[in-house]
Amino acid sequence: MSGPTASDAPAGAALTPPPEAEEPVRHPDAPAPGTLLGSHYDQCFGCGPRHPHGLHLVSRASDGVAVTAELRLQGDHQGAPGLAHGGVLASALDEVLGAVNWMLRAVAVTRRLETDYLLPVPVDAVLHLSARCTAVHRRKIYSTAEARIGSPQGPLAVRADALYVEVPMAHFTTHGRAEDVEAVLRDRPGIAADRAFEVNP
Ligand SMILES: CCCCCCCCCCCCCC(=O)SCCNC(=O)CCNC(=O)[C@H](O)C(C)(C)COP(=O)(O)OP(=O)(O)OC[C@H]1O[C@@H](n2cnc3c(N)ncnc32)[C@H](O)[C@@H]1OP(=O)(O)O
Repeated sequence: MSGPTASDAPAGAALTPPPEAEEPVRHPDAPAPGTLLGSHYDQCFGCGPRHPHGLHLVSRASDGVAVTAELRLQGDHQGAPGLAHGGVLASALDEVLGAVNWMLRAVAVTRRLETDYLLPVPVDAVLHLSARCTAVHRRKIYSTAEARIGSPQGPLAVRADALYVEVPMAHFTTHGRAEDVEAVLRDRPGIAADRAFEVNP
């Protein structure tokens, strides 16, 4: 039996943008600072309003290529008694990092997500999440995020760096479970246009 080896890691897997990467440019049609960004899919674990156990995060456009959101942690989010589970925190950061791609009008998926857990996070805390894009290189979008306890200036509990890769809409229609893809295309036929993406599946 053979498992993954170091050679399976793609070249350039680092989260450091290459020297030829460019400064991110806020899309001219990006939502104005302060605008609440809708959910990209109502069953999304991170932002879907109809997900029964989801995080129900609502991201807000910031200046530049950046967003913020707040997450009120609850008992359902525990790992250790009374403390948030690290995977829940990573999910929340992945969600806001993904929402940053809206500011570029890019449809992209997470390729790499690296988290640093700096402080334990009690459940019942409100986590203030912020994420911003730092660089773009062809299809690659490099971003960074942080989660602070209690206020946007509160103690830094978790930080993350991530690489997203832009994909065509066919990524979802090809790989997604057929019944869910069919349902969303039936119920929201303009799902791509809803977010005003340029989509050429
Ligand atoms: C109906 C539909 C509705 C949908 C609406 C929802 C929209 C929003 C959804 C939001 C969801 C929320 C978020 C979620 O939850 S996303 C869910 C979690 N993520 C995934 O499922 C992604 C799984 N991975 C993949 O599908 C593929 O690996 C992807 C598509 C990412 C790349 O495979 P692909 O074969 O396409 O591309 P490529 O391998 O040629 O690479 C492309 C470029 O990237 C470079 N590269 C690759 N790896 C690395 C690395 N580690 N470090 C540095 N660079 C790396 C590579 O060199 C190349 O660069 P360049 O050489 O061109 O410069």
